[in-house]
Amino acid sequence: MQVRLQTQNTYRGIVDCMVKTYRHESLLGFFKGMSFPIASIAVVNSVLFGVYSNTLLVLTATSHQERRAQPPSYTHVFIAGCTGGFLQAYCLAPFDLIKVRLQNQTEPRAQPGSPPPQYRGPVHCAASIFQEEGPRGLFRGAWALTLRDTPTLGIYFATYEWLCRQSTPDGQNPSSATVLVAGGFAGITSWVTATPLDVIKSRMQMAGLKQREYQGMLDCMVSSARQEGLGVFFRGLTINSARAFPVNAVTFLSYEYLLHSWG
Ligand SMILES: C[N+](C)(C)CCCC[C@H](N)C(=O)O
Repeated sequence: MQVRLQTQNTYRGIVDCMVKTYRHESLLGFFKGMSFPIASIAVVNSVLFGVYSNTLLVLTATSHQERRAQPPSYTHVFIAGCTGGFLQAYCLAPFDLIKVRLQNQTEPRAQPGSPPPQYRGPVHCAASIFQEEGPRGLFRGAWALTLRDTPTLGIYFATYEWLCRQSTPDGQNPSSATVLVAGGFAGITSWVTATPLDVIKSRMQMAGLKQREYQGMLDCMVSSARQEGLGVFFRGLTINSARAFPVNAVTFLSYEYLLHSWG
């Protein structure tokens, strides 16, 4: 939904977008482009959390167990988060591009005799982009994605740490409930700050298709704001935040759980 709201101008809001998607494409319309991101979550999150915790290890020279007694500074947490964000962006870029392209296909389900959709599925989509736009085509919008994720993942981990420390007595591990709530709010904070660049990123990824071509990120920002007003930078905010809470609550709970069980 958020991709469609951000890149198309045919919807009046979330409800309108949902109703139209359902009418046109049935329930399946809500799951377009989903199989690939699910497969990519494992890869992308292990890069993100792996780089984050190893950077923190290098910066603070304390292991995870020692860290409860000697908590790392927020600057270190932020830098480690940014490093993780920077590196995961490159793994995420092609997966995210394919998701955005597939989710923007609004054709109804194939009926006999009707022309097939441009992309038949994630693999076909990747192959067509490779053929039509070259190998670099798979990294379209990657810079916008990197700019979106580097600072906002720093914010993500710093918010998480701060919230955990607020509700945990010194030297103790946060409870599962704390981890869930802190993770959820960290996700929301991160998405709120990431949304303006998320809109630009999605539009750059769609360029090169039938949508207009942009000279670069700045051109995309300026022309979007000129044509649609500053509100354009907040498209998809509600839906991103609503999705962010449960997703990131579970993400952090799994992370903490794995760290403890590996000792
Ligand atoms: C940095 N940015 C806000 C884009 C993402 C932050 C959270 C990442 C998580 N995998 C999710 O999908 O919610």
